[in-house]
Amino acid sequence: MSNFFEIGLSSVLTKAISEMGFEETTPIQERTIPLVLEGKDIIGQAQTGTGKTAAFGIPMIERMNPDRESIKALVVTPTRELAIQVAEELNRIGQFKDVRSLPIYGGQDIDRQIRSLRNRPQIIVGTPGRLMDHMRRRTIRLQQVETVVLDEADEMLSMGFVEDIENILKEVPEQRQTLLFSATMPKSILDLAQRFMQNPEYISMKTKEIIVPQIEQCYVEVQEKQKFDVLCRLLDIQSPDLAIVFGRTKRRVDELFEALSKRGYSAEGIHGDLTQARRDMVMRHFKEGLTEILVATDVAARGLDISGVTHVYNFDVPQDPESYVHRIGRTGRAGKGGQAITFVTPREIGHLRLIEQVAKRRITRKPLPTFNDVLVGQQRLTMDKILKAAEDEDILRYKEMAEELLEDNDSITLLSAALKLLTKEPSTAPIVLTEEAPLRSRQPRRFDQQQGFHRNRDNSKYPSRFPKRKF
Ligand SMILES: Nc1ncnc2c1ncn2[C@@H]1O[C@H](COP(=O)(O)OP(=O)(O)OP(=O)(O)O)[C@@H](O)[C@H]1O
Ligand SMILES: [Mg+2]
Repeated sequence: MSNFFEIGLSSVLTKAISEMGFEETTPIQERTIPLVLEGKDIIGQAQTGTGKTAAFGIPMIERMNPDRESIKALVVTPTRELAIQVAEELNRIGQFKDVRSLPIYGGQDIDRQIRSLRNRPQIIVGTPGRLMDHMRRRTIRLQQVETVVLDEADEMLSMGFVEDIENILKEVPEQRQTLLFSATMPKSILDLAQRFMQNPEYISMKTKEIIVPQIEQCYVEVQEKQKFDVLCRLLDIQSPDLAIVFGRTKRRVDELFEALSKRGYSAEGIHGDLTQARRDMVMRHFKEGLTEILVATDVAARGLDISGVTHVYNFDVPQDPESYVHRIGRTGRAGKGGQAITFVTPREIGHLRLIEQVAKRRITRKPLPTFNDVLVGQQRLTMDKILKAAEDEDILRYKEMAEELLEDNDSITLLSAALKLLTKEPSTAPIVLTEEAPLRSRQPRRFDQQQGFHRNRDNSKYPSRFPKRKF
């Protein structure tokens, strides 16, 4: 690691970096910044939450001529929320150099975006669909772009997106710098990536584990029908600051956040079928801590950086090991700790083993919490609250009342009654969720080099059931 002030950046950049509170480079930043500054093509792989955005953002903006004559850089992300977040971070990095980034994504009024484009941002951060929309309308011109970044590159080059990316890259000069970043980089994607790059340098962190050690990982083996009660018990026992609960489908997310609300938890849901206004509101509430539990499909699995997320619950086993890595990476960011708990039905144990192989770590089994565990946990919380309140001078106002009560009752009975009233006993309000079928075991696949996607044994495209990723 080195100090940001010693790596020879211009003063406008060091000023911004110090205002952002960064002092030392993270390992991926240390390795990639000099290479990006030289103009090299890079494939950068490093664990979640280790600063990959700044790893490309800092050198890209350092190299950039800040004149406003054209769009100089294009960053492509798989989701709208990530486009917004990356544009914000790039705006912070570029603030004293007058380099501006604009997020361009679906669901937002296109005329408003066209007006914002007139302010001539040097960087566009966009999702593929909306970018192509603007290309067709000729409202963005990419002919002067010098750098293209695919954030979450393996996702962007996966079957659901690769054609869009190819179309976008056709508009960008061949003589450009191409940067690919992700926490996961399956070999097949790595091979495919070469097609879009010139002598890329592959920088991967040589750590054994692809998941940061600060994330504590465990699983519970649970029948589908028990999942919801187990989730509530875990939430009661672990009392997360902020938690993300991942569900497999949109319906699942809707049912789950409504059920949690019914039981008195502060929860909201996010998935791709909601209006953008609703998605924005849900994200804002969660970031501000107004909502404590975000229930989400994989739309929230990649890249999102929300401080205060202490727990991730995989209510449904993720579709593939990469998704596991990204989902649990929403906690344990920038050196902080976090916990990840995966719910596995007995028929899905095989999927867990596959995840362990990719994660190169055994995920420990946790016993199912019982109703009694929760009660004991809540009682302890009440005890702590009472002891804390006892230190507060304000309680003098209640002294006379206490003395009056004690004239006719014994202190143990009174205190027990007060404890019972203050303890939030676990709710047993009946909840029925629609059952999700367990994940089917995966067929062996092979990678079709020419076409750039996986094929099943029967030569059909993989996965035939999911032609496009839609979260
Ligand atoms: N050098 C640094 N010092 C301190 N904090 C940093 C540094 N670099 C980045 N950060 C902060 O660390 C957090 C995670 O960064 P970022 O979102 O770029 O991670 P990432 O590697 O892209 O993760 P993911 O794989 O999940 O997308 C952010 O809040 C960012 O501001
Ligand atoms: Mg990222």
